[in-house]
Amino acid sequence: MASDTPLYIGFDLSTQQLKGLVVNSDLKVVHVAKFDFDADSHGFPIKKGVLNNEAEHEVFAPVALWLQALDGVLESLRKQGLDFRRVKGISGAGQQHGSVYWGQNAESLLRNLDSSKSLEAQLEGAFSHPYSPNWQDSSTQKECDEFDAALGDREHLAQATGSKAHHRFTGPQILRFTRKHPEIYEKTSRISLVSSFLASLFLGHVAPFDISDVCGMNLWNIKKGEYDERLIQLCSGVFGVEGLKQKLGEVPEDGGLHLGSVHPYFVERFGFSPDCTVIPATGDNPATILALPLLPSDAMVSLGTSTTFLMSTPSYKPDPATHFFNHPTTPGLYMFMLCYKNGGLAREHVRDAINESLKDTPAQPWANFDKVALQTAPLGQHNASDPMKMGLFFPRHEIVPNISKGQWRFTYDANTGSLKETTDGWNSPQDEARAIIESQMLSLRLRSRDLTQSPGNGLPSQPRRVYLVGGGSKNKAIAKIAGEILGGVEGVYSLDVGDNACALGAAYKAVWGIERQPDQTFEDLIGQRWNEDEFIEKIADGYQKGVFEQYGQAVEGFEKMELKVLQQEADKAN
Ligand SMILES: Nc1ncnc2c1ncn2[C@@H]1O[C@H](COP(=O)(O)OP(=O)(O)O)[C@@H](O)[C@H]1O
Ligand SMILES: O=C(CO)[C@@H](O)[C@H](O)COP(=O)(O)O
Repeated sequence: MASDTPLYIGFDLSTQQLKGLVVNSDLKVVHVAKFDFDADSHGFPIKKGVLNNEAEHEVFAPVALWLQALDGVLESLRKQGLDFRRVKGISGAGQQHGSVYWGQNAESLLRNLDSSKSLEAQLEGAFSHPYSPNWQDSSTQKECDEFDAALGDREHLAQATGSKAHHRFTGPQILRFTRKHPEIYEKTSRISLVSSFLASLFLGHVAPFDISDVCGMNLWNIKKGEYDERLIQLCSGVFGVEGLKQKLGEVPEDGGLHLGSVHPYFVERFGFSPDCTVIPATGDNPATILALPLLPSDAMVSLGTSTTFLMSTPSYKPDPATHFFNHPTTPGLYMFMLCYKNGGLAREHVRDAINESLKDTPAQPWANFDKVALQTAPLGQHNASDPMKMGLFFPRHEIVPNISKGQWRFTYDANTGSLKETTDGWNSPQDEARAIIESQMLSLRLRSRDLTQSPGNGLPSQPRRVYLVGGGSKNKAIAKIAGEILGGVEGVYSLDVGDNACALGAAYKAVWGIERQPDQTFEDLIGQRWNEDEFIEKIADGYQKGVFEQYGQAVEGFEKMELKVLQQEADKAN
């Protein structure tokens, strides 16, 4: 390809790393750079990208860490030989719900960025608060109760904002912030989401929220297309409503909007073209559904730090157990999501316990986990009359369902419907490799079953395809078990970009934002340029008659098990 054709960068500012991925107009990846927060940063006592205050169930990340990471990723792209002059558009994806608190001098520091200094060196003082509450935080139960009550109950809040109140959602987090740090809140000039924070750095002024990511705040009324006044009133606490609205700012509807050109800092320091345009950055999950032309009958499972289940759908059917967001590019479509806190890190606990029990840490740390998971029979049943083994594995307070940390193991007899909490018959930790994957996938199947349809030929309701993305999508054992449980009449696929789907979706958003014809949808533009044979790979079978139905019975037991644990937890609390 000619050396002056356009390039686009998508950034992914996730929990454990920042990635920058460069594509050309044919959607092909030409560069990828990564800054791993734990491994590559210096000066921050973080673990897995975050800090914890256990006493208050707080989880948060230092904002300056992300500045250091952006400096690092841009340097690394330069070292790879990226010709920044060719970059026509930049977009991004941010871990959802996190908020950044800008100080009074933020706009002036952003406007006057000096290209002889790093971002970290000159923006450290731009924040009224040095930390961003992280999506793993669970310090806001009181505020969540107030949010649910503000519109009557959680059903009404879900109807209005797409979700019931959640600990991590930005509205409850801001309300808690007004109470814990009233003097800092007063001194805060603007509040960004992680996505709009990223866009702000490139623009050199505070960028507006993205139309999809704003739905992760419990403040945006999705059907009305505006902030919900009752929720803004609640969220502003003892401070004024107008003050909060000013801190939050406007929310443009167009996900492909040209926000402006990159700040001269990037032109002088890296050689960007002065007309390189910034397109709104969105949440990491909304960006993930942009990594391919996703059909409403398809499902994506993102196996990152969190596990998320994503679908693009024209129907808005909010429910307190799930999430709906505006689609990041296409008005009239929505993103359906389930989000689990105990995803990758919970699987790592089992992986480490297995390696420890075998006194073996292989070069590929997942090798023993995978082997054991594949050797174990579905649900630990050696024959059909054995009870099914199932469990819940939550090293952290879980979101779906809202249960504090702990581990529970059960057996379930599908013939009699009898469920017993017991470790009898369990060979731990070996049996837990398959059991934790099954537990996560059964929960997805349980909660997404109303959104799937029969693909015809008398087959049971299931997705057409299941796409796996995120760090865990490299794992073939997980892919095999995902196909057995979730089905997928055409199979289980992974993207050629491996665990970079989210950054890829952000880069495609930039391509669409810059190259679209008037009124051309994202699906149309990406669909036309998409090369299925090159971009995706079938990694496991989906629907398999017999085992899919066996797991159908297990879903019934799984639902009972969750209800039992929820009841036990409620009894303990009373
Ligand atoms: N081969 C593998 N098998 C299972 N999980 C993996 C494998 N490689 C990486 N992971 C998981 O991927 C997670 C990171 O996923 P990633 O999507 O890169 O993270 P983020 O949440 O920061 O977006 C890690 O927590 C790790 O457990
Ligand atoms: O809270 C959510 C979604 O509601 C998480 O999915 C975050 O968006 C972080 O994602 P990863 O770092 O795991 O990609």
